[in-house]
Amino acid sequence: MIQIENLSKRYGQQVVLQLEHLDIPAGERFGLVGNNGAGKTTLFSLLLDLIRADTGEVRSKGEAVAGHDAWKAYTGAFIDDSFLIGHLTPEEYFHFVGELYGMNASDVSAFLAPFAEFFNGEILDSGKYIRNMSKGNKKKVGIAAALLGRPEVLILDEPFANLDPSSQIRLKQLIRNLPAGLTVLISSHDLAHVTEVCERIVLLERGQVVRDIKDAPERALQELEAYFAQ
Ligand SMILES: Nc1ncnc2c1ncn2[C@@H]1O[C@H](COP(=O)(O)OP(=O)(O)OP(=O)(O)O)[C@@H](O)[C@H]1O
Repeated sequence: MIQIENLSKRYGQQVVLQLEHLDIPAGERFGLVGNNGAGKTTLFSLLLDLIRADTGEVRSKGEAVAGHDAWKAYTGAFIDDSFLIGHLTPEEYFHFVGELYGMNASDVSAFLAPFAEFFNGEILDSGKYIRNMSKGNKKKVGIAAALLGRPEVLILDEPFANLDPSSQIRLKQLIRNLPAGLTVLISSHDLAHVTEVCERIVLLERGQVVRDIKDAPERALQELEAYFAQ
């Protein structure tokens, strides 16, 4: 689904990302971990053509992401608050995004119904503008909106951060219940959560892949804890 070839990004003299080759097959649940500044958000920003690579490219369904639009129709993402529109209420925002995907008001309401528990009564009908919502509630709006177009690829940067424990648990359930064919890329500092919901974990250190652990969530957690305890 997604191929990365010879991808690098530099800021000044500092190379912050250098990936020779990474292949993310369709339907994979891909977790990305690494210490602060390891390059996780940089990688996701390159996957979404938000920044320019210095070398190499990201391809989605065989087509370069940079400079092309086809991937946008089937890729949902939430990286940070810049994806939101602060002067709208969550309902207005969901309807705005839904319209982009040809959904009418009742389609959007039906789509949001399974999010009721995750929203915990604080998102819909709150009468608040998104800009006035808490960090965790903004994140809930962004995650739900990323799924609105029923994407084939979902990219979430640190989705568990700022969520209360109940919401983290509900988000894990939500991710587990996503359609089987959906390719999901999640970055996280929460090793237990990310190994629970992802079958593959890539560990970045100073912009390079230092571990690529597949099909072994329990071993992944042990291996990652041992790595970060060093
Ligand atoms: N616009 C920028 N200008 C200069 N340096 C940048 C810029 N954006 C990112 N960097 C640097 O790139 C490196 C990787 O940052 P990135 O945000 O990708 O890390 P991260 O793994 O997401 O970190 P965190 O876990 O703290 O969110 C860091 O050293 C960061 O300071």
